[in-house]
Amino acid sequence: MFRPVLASRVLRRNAARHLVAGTRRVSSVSEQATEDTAEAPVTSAAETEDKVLDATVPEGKPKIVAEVERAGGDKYIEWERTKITLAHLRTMKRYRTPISMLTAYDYPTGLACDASRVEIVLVGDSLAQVCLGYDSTTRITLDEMIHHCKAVARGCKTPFLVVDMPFGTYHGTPEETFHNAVRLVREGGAEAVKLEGGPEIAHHVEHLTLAGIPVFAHLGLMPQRAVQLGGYLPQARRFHSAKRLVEHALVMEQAGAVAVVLEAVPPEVAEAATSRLKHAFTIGIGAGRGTDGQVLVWDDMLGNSRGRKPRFVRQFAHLRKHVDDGIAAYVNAVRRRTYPAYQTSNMYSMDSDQSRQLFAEWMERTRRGLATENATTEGENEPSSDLESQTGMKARG
Ligand SMILES: Nc1nc(=O)c2c([nH]1)NC[C@@H]1CN(c3ccc(C(=O)N[C@@H](CCC(=O)O)C(=O)O)cc3)CN21
Ligand SMILES: CC(C)C(=O)C(=O)O
Repeated sequence: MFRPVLASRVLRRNAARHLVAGTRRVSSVSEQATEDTAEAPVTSAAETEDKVLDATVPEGKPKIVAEVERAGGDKYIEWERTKITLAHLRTMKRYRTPISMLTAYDYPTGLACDASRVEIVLVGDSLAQVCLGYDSTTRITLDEMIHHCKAVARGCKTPFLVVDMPFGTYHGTPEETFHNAVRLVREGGAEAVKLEGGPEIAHHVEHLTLAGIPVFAHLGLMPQRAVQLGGYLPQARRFHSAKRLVEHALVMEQAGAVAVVLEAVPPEVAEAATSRLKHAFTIGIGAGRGTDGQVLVWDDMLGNSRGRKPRFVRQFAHLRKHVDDGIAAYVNAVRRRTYPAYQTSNMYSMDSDQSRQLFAEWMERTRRGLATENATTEGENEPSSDLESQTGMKARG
């Protein structure tokens, strides 16, 4: 419960620096006017106009420390950046504070998510296409997913960590599914697993849930079924398929799913599913603003991917341009010998003036091809090459 106390400048500054935040929806999604576009300009993370309405004495977990009103009238809750748990996520749903989820694929992307205010990190099987160059997510193996999940988990301690169960690893018996999920949790370090599908996999969701592994369900466009769907096509656009999507979401919740990812469905359908679910929160991708949270692929969101992007993608940065420009500048500097610069601070020096002197003299003596000379005044018994030191062989010459 919110218990208002004094809203101070100090708190406001702290809130900006240390706390997680999301936007509290105040109007229904369909009432909101502006539309996101794929070509929208880079969006700044800094929202400096926020006003703290009231700070709250934290009660239990999560520690809500402030209720903030944004310039436009929206509200969101703020709390200390501590380990995100399902309790945090359910609280965010309750306070209508949007949940941010982002994919990560390795240690550095995991670290970056950890240092951010992202609540959920997904080791998505999109890594098959994004990181490994496969043409489909159906190519990736359980071992490959575990390999990447481990790396993400090493860097990402604070957000809630979810991993995709790859194609074919949750279609045998529920016991086999559990065995595979356990590997993702035990070896990979995941806290929850995500499965694409509806009622046909509900018994797997139930089995995992009863065994203590939280499950995210994934409905709408299911990339592992792209061949069957005839491509990466939007779903639930007709009356019957829209109705079915809402029903499937409810079935997944009944089976124990803690969350439902809704991909490439009309906003009103995603909003309907969100409103009907009592416990599970929804995370949308190409599903409008009516879901409890949003997810995007790392490389899409940061402008690091090449080729055509799904229409729901917004680039919040342009990494690829930075990468391309950086590589071009490096090659240019090498060609022009401006890298490395002639500076003692970025080079290794000879260990003494004497060594430098002896070396210069030796170079002078052997200048005209007199390399046969073997009379050195110092270090005569030292190996003269790495090869020699390792093998005891005498270098020829
Ligand atoms: N980089 C990346 N981003 C993703 O969001 C993503 C992946 N990879 N790989 C796994 C799945 C595949 N996803 C996709 C892929 C393509 C479209 C897409 O291009 N959709 C078209 C409509 C379909 C068509 O015309 O073929 C669109 O206009 O959005 C959508 C989702 C989402 N996932
Ligand atoms: C796009 C998200 C939802 C996903 O499933 C993935 O990254 O594989």
